[in-house]
Amino acid sequence: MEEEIYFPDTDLDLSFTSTVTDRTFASSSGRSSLTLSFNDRLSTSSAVTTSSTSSSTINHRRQDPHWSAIKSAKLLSSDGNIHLRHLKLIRHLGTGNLGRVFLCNLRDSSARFALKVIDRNNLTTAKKLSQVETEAEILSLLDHPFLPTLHARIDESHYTCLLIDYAPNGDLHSLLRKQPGNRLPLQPVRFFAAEVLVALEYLHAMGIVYRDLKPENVLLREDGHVMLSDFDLCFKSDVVPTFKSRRYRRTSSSPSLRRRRSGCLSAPAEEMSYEREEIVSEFTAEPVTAFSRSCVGTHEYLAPELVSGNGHGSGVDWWAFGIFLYELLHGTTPFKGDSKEQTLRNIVSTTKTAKFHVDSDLDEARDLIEKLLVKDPKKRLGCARGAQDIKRHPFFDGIKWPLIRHYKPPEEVRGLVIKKSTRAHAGHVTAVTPRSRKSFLWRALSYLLRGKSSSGGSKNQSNSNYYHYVGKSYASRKRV
Ligand SMILES: Nc1ncnc2c1ncn2[C@@H]1O[C@H](COP(=O)(O)OP(=O)(O)OP(=O)(O)O)[C@@H](O)[C@H]1O
Repeated sequence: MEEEIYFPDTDLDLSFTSTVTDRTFASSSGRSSLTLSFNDRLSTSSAVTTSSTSSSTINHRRQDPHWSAIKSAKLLSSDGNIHLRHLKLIRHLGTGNLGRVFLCNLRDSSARFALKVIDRNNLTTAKKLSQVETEAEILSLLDHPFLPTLHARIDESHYTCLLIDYAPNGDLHSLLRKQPGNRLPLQPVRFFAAEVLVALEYLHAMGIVYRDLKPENVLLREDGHVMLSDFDLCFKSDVVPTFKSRRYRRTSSSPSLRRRRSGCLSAPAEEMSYEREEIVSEFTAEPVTAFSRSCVGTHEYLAPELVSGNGHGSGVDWWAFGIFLYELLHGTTPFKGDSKEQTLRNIVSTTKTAKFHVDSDLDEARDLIEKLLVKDPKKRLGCARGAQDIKRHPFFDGIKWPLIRHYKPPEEVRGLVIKKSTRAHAGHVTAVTPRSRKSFLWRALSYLLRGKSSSGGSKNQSNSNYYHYVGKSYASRKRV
C-alpha cells in the first residue's frame, strides 16, 4: 500500500520539498546537463498565483480522464483554479536540477499526474530562476501527443509547482539499461526515433530549440508512447514558415531485397534499386534564424558548434538526434571519452568520426546517423529544411507519419509494460475507430485507383497527409 501524503489545507510550509535542491539523479546514468551561460531572466512574483493553462481550452482532449478530472476540480474550486490543497501526493518520482517531482492525484479522482515542485528559496542563482520560467513558459505552449501538457501552474508561498502528465514507464535510458548489450533492436529504435523526431519537429515549428535530447529525457507514457521532458534548457526564436513545391528524387533499396541479395535468391544488382521521383509540397517551419551562444546540454550530446561556442541554432537538435539514434542502437554514444574534456575534444575533432557495428541491417541507420553527425551544421541533414528531410530518409521508409500516434508501441522490449486497457484513452492517444479506419481505407483505395489511371511516374503529393504514403508505396513498386 503506498503511503498517501496530503497537502496541508492552510499551512504553506511544504517542508517535504525544502531539503535538497542539489541534483540527486533519479535516472540511472548520472549524466548531467551542463549550463555554462543562459539569458538571465528574473521572476519577481512571490504572490499566490495559480494559472490554469491550456487544459481548459483543449477541447480535443475531452475524452481524456485527466482533462475531465482537472475540469471537475476547477468547477468545484471556489476561484476556478487548481491549488495545492486539491492534490494528494502519492510518492517521490525523482529530483532534478530545479526541484523534485512527485506522483500525485487530484483528491476524489483516480487520474494521476506528475507535480514538479520548485522551492524558489533554494534557487540560489538568477540563472536557475530563469530556467524555471523557461520551463513553465515552454510547457504552457505545448499541445502535442509526444509532449507533456501543463495542466496547472501553482505558485504558493515560495513554491512554484507544475502539474503535468505522468509517464509511468520511466525513461528510455533506464529501459536501454535493461536490454542485452544496453541496446534496442532496429524496430523499437525506429518507433521511438520516429516519435521523438515528430516531437522535435513540433517544437521547432513553435520556434523552440530543445537542446537537451538524450534517452533520460524521453519518458514513456502508460501506453508506451514517448513524452519528451525537461524544457529548462530550451530557447525560443521566431519562425518564418514557408510552403514550397520541390522535385524530389530518390534511389533506395528495400530491406527485403537487401536480404535477398545475401541469400541464394540473389537478384541482379540493377533490380535492387528503386528510383522514384515526386513533386512534394513542403511546409517548413524551422527556427533557421535561431542563434544562441550559450553552451548548454549534456556533454556526450553536445554539437560541435555548441562546444566551440561560436553560436548555434536548431541544428544542435539534429546532431543530438544522431547521437540519440546511435546510442539506442549501440548502447553507448559515439564520441564518449575517458573524461568529459576528452568527450568534448572528440566532438570537435575533425578527424574523429562515429564507429559502427558491422551489421547489414543497420546500413540505413548508419547512413542516417552519418548525415546527422556532420560536424559542419550547414551540411548537416535537417539544418536546411528541418524534420522533412530526416523523415524522408530510407531509415524511416514505410512510416505513415500522419498516423504515427496510432502505431502500436513495441511490445517485445524487455521491461516495457504497456497497459493495454488504457491505450485508447491515454492522453491524446486514441485508437483508430472502425469508422475512421473504414474511411481511410476507402480514401486510400480511391487514391490508388486514380494513381493507376494517371500516366507517368511523378506524383504531386503533399507530405502532410496520408495520400503521400499511399502514393509512395505505389511508386516504389516500379524498378528502373
Ligand atoms: N512527467 C513525469 N512523469 C514521470 N516521472 C517524471 C516526470 N517528470 C520527471 N520525472 C522523473 O523525475 C526526475 C526529475 O525530473 P526533472 O525534470 O526535475 O529533472 P531531470 O529530468 O533530472 O532534469 P533537469 O535536472 O535537467 O531538469 C526525472 O529523472 C524523472 O525520472
